[in-house]
Amino acid sequence: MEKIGFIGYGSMGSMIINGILSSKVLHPEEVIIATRTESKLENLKKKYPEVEIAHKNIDLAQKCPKIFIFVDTGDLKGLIREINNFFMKDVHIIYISAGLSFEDVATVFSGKTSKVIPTITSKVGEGVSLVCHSPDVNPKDVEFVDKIFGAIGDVKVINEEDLEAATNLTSCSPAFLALILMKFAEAGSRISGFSMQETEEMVIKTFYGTSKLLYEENMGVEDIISRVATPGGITEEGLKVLKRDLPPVFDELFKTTIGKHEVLKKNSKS
Ligand SMILES: NC(=O)C1=CN([C@@H]2O[C@H](COP(=O)(O)OP(=O)(O)OC[C@H]3O[C@@H](n4cnc5c(N)ncnc54)[C@H](OP(=O)(O)O)[C@@H]3O)[C@@H](O)[C@H]2O)C=CC1
Ligand SMILES: O=C(O)[C@@H]1CCC=N1
Repeated sequence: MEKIGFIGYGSMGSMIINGILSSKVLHPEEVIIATRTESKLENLKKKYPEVEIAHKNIDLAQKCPKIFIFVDTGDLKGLIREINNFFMKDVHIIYISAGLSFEDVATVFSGKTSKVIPTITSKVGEGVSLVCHSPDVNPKDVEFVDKIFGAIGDVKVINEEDLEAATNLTSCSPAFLALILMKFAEAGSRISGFSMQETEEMVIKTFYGTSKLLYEENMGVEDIISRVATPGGITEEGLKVLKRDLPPVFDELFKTTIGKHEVLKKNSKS
């Protein structure tokens, strides 16, 4: 029986696979998984006994017209080389390794390829998965990827040239935003009698409420700013500091992370 294959059950793989199964977009009996450390699959196997575990990547490759690969960037090309001779005809590979371009992957695999940049926020069914397709991917394949990642959040299909900037905005950003909240809380704690725990709680609850205003109340960013910043008041002064100091910080962040993509690309040429 043909199945949908998944290789790699680490941080991203486990989140995506559990999200897909709990959303019921795929039934457990349609799924086959292979990963290097099989003991990590114990809980999944208990919850979904119908999921098939492949003990070898090549066993999975032989059964699957569609294979999701969730291994780390440095392991992807080696893995494809290992299973290349066992793929089904017209197989469609979907990988998530940041920093690996289609051109790079084409050095080891010449078939249909899609690249997805997932986000940790899919753990709660929110956020945006970025998707690029190689030219030979057909509309049915596009629909399939859309259906799978649409089950755990939004999907945005983009051109590969924009992927690096977009990765910052959707996939790295949960880490960036969490750090911004922490630094904000730290500064509040430094100039007050509040502990770090107290200021973090204040900031996180406010961040959650702000997200709700944006999403549930449909308020725009400018709208929130104008409702909070009383003319001649305190917020206005704080906004001046942020408007002056933040743009160079974010310009530097984009420059540095895009530079890192180049390093990853160079390292994956082997
Ligand atoms: N973390 C994030 O927010 C995001 C990550 N990504 C990309 O996702 C990719 C994976 O990241 P992440 O999930 O954090 O990495 P992890 O190291 O947590 O997971 C990789 C998984 O692949 C398994 N694996 C490695 N090699 C093989 C192999 N040859 N055969 C079978 N299984 C194998 C590993 O096994 P073992 O358990 O034995 O180590 C592990 O389970 C990265 O390339 C990253 O760029 C993209 C967007 C967001
Ligand atoms: O930090 C990384 O390299 C991965 C890719 C995007 C988010 N996490």
